[in-house]
Amino acid sequence: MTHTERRDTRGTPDSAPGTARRRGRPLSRLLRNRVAVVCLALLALIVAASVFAPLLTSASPTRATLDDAFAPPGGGHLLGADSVGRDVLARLLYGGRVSLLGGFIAVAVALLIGVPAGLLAGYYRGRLDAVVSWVASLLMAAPAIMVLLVSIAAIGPDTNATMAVLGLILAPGVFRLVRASVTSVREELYVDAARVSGLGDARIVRRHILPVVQAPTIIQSAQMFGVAVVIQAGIEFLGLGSAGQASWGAMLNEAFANLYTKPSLLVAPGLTIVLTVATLGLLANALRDALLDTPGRATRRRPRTVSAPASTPAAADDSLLVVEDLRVTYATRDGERTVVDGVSLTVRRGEVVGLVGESGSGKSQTAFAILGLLPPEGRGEAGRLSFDGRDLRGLGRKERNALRGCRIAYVPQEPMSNLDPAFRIGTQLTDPMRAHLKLTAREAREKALALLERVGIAEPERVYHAYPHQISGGMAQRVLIAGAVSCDPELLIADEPTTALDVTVQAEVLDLLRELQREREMGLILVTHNFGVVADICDRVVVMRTGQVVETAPAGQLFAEPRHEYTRMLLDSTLEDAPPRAPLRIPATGGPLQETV
Ligand SMILES: Nc1ncnc2c1ncn2[C@@H]1O[C@H](COP(=O)(O)OP(=O)(O)OP(=O)(O)O)[C@@H](O)[C@H]1O
Repeated sequence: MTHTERRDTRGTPDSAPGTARRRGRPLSRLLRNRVAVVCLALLALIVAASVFAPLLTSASPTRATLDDAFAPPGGGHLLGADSVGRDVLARLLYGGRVSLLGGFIAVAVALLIGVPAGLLAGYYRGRLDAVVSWVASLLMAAPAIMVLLVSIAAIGPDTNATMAVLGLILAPGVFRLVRASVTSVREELYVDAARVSGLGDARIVRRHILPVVQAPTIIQSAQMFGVAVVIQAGIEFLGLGSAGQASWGAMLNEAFANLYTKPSLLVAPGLTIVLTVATLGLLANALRDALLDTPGRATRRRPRTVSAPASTPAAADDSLLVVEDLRVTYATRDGERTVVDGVSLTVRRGEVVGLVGESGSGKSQTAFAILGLLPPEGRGEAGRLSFDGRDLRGLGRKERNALRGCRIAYVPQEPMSNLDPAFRIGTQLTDPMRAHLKLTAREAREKALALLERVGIAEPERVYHAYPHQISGGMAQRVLIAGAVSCDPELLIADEPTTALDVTVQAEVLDLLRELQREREMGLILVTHNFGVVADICDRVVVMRTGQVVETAPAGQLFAEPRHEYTRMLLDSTLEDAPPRAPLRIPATGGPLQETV
C-alpha cells in the first residue's frame, strides 16, 4: 500500500501497528536467527578461550620440552605436543590472542580511516570527494600482498604493525562502501527536510546519515575480520610474523614442516582457523539480514544554494520576500539548461501567494532556489533575493541553517519520503525545536504534542511515539506541517502539499494550512497546479510557464479577467464548471469505449 492509498483517519494511525513490532529491533531479529546465535556463541567461546587461556591451561605456549616432542594427545598434553614438545592446546589458546588482536587492529584501522573519509567525501562531495576517491583508487590498485611484504621488510616482522598496514589496505573498501551509502541517503527527501528545518551538518550526519551507514559497515567489519584472520595466519605461516610468539599461523607453519612425520599437527590450527573464519562469514550474512531489514527509505532528488553574491538594498514596505530576476540553470551534456528564467515575485507579510503552472514550469525550482536548496549540479542567481530586508544570496551555510526551519519553513510534496523511517515522529519533531528554540527535551515534547493536536491528530501521544510507516500519508503531512510551523516561521513555502494525498484528505490539509497561515499571520507561497486551491486560499497568483512568469495578479482578478493567453488556457483546462460528459457506452462487440453523445 502506498501512502497515497492509506486512510487518513484524522488521528488514528492506520493499522500497521506494525511492521516494526513484527520485525523487532535488529538485535532481536539477529537473535531469532539460529545460525547467528550459534555463530555468536562460537565466537564468544573462541574469544573467551583466548582471553582466559592462563585459566584453561597451565602449560606454556612457548616452552619447549624435547622429551615431549610429538607427544600424542592425552596425559600431560591434552591435544599432544609439537616437534619440540610445546603443548598444542596452550599454543592454540594463546595463539588465538594474536590472531584475534591482529584481526581487531586491521578492522579498527580500516574503520578509523574509511568511515570518516567516506562520510566527508559522500556528504560534501566536490573536490574533497575527488581527491579522496583518487587516493582510495590508488591504494586499491596496489597489490595487497606486495604492500604487506614491503611493509614487513621496512618495519620488521611485527605482526601487529603488519595488521595495521593491512587495515590501511582495507580502508579504501570501507571508504567506498560508506561513501556510496552516504551518497544515496543524502539525496533523500527527509535529509532535505532536515536541512530545510535548519539542522546543521553535524546533526544531520549524526541523526540521518550515520544510522544508514552503520549497518553495511558492521557487516563489512565482520567480513574484514575474517579476511584479516586468514591473512594474519598466512603471514605467520610464511614465518614473517613476530618471532617466538604462539599463533595459529605459526602452528600451521610448524605442522607443515612436519607434514610427513606428524600430519595430525595440522588438525588443531587448521580447524580453528576454518571455524573462526566460517563463523565470521556466516555472522556477516546474518547481520546483513538483521540490519538491512529496516523500513524502506524512498529516494528523491534534493535541493541547495543560490550563489551570486552582490549586495542589494533592503526590502522596503511590508514585503517579506522579494525575488527579482531569479535564474536557475543546470549544466547538462548538451550545455547549460535554464529551468527558471528571470522570475520575480514578492510575498508580503501574512500574504498567500500561489505559484501555478503546468508540470515542469519551474515552480519547485523557484521554491528550492529561495530556500537555498538547489541540487549541487544546479546554479541559482538572482538580481535580488531578500527576506525581511536581508540579502539571502551571500549567506553562508550556517546563516542559512539559522534561517531555514526557523523563520522560513517548508512543507514538501511527499510527506512519507520526508520523514526518516528510522526515527520516531516525536524525535523528528523535537529535534529542530531543540536546535532552534533551545528548548529542553521536556519543553520540546510538550510543544510537539500540542502541535500534533493542533494539526488535527486525534491521538498525539500515540503518533508522537510512532514510526513514519505506522501513520497514514495524510497524518504524515499533518506531522510535517506541525514541524514546519513549530518554530513560528514568518514564511512558509508549501510545495504541492496535497499532491501525494488521497483526494478526501487534500481539502482537510489545505484547510489546515489556511487556518495556520491566518492564525500565525505567515507569508505563504503555495506551489500548485490546481486553480481550485488557488481560488480557495491565495491572495495573489504568479503564473509560470517554461521557467518564466507570464502573469502576476490578485487571485480574484486573475479568475475574472486573465490577461495572458497561457493563463486562460490553464483556466480553461480545469474541469470545474465544465459541462458534464456523457456516460461511456460499452460496445457489445468489444472495441474502444465511446461516449454516448
Ligand atoms: N537536477 C536537475 N537537472 C536538470 N533539470 C532539472 C533538474 N531538476 C529539475 N529540472 C528541470 O527543471 C524544470 C522545472 O522543474 P520543477 O520541478 O521546478 O517543475 P514544477 O513546475 O515544479 O513541476 P511539477 O509540478 O511537476 O513539480 C523541469 O523541466 C525539470 O526537468
